Amino acid sequence: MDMIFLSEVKVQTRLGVPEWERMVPQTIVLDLEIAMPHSRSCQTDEIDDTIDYGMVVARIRETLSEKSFRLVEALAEHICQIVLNEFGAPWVKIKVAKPGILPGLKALGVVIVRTK
Ligand SMILES: Nc1nc2c(c(=O)[nH]1)N=C([C@H](O)[C@@H](O)CO)CN2
Repeated sequence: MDMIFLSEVKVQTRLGVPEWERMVPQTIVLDLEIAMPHSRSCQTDEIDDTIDYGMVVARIRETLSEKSFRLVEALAEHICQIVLNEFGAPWVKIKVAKPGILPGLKALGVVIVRTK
């Protein structure tokens, strides 16, 4: 299966269990692997035959600028459902990392995988 990957996508969003944490946007870091429904674009060389990764990044930035989540799990699920339902991907894996939250750790977060 052919995949698009997006590596270390930095996004501003409001996220956190305590209410004070959700009052101000913070930077989170996303890694995605997105399976493509077919490999037609490899033959046709046409953007319309694939998932436009620029459009995916723009959509993620748009939704995360509008929404607020308590848990990284819920944020990860929201992005997965957009990729599956709006971009027609059959499979998606996302890692959501919150950097600098706990002392002694670079980042923490979740990895989830969803299929259509
Ligand atoms: N499994 C999770 N545990 C925790 C989360 C989370 O999103 N998923 N979030 C927090 C807090 O928001 C913390 O990151 C900062 O106060 C704690 N545990």
